[in-house]
Amino acid sequence: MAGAAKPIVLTQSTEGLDKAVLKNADGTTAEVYLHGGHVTSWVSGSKKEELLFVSEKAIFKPPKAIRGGIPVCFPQFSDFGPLGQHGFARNQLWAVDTLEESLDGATLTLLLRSGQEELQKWPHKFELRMRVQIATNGNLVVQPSVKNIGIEDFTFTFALHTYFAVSDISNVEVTGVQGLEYLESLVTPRRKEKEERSAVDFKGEVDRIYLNTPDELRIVDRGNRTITLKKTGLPDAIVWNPWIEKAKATADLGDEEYHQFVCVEAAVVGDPVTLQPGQTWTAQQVLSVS
Ligand SMILES: O=P(O)(O)OC[C@H]1O[C@@H](O)[C@H](O)[C@@H](O)[C@@H]1O
Repeated sequence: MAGAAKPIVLTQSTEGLDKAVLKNADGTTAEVYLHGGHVTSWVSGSKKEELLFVSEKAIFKPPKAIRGGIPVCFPQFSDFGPLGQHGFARNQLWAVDTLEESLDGATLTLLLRSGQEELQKWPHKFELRMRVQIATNGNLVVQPSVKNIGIEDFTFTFALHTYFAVSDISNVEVTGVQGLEYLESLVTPRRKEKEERSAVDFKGEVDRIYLNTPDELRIVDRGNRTITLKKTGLPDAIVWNPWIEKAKATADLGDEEYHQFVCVEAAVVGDPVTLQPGQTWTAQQVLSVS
């Protein structure tokens, strides 16, 4: 690999938690915490700016999930099941599975295996992996996989709850949604609607689960940059911004920070995944910036 710097460095953060820093020769970097398997930073060499949002009030202390980056929602998205909101994977301590340094870029795979604590919450034996790669073209490639290592089927929902950093939420639109069905999460029970517009914009709280979305969505930050999210195995997409009242009500989010991010969450929610013993589910999300 070009350059003298080590492409993957495991280190302790100022919070005392283990994290890995992935680097490429072009200056692209990513940071990944073992707590929650969270990717918390992605700086593309071409743009040299932070593309993921992390709250100034984020709590880096297990079992709280980190508010920002890419929290992993497993084995449950939101309240779609009996577990706590978004399942437990984002709160647990993961292990380093493998480190790879190849011509394609630096790659780290983290692993969460069903230990005693996890089995108490959810009685199914699994291995959840997050393969995180900083590609040599500056893209952030994330490949989650789930293996059933038990003796019975299990079913789960899943989301990569990505917080994208934006110049201001009023400049943002998310494209690729026209004609799609979505579940409106701002009403109880959720209501199915059809999206007539070509893009979602933000003039207040937005919380929607778009179903069977195209494999490519764009987060357009007008006058600043466009991030393209390409996905496979993750048919649905949640679009979320809490706006001011919910931001105020969220302890680990600053009152005004809702201006600085949008969540676009590649997910499998509408049609949950069932794995038989020995089966593995894999998905992929590739983020690129222009
Ligand atoms: O505060 P949490 O648990 O991280 O959830 C944040 C948001 O996550 C989104 O995925 C949900 O659609 C929202 O309803 C929820 O408010």
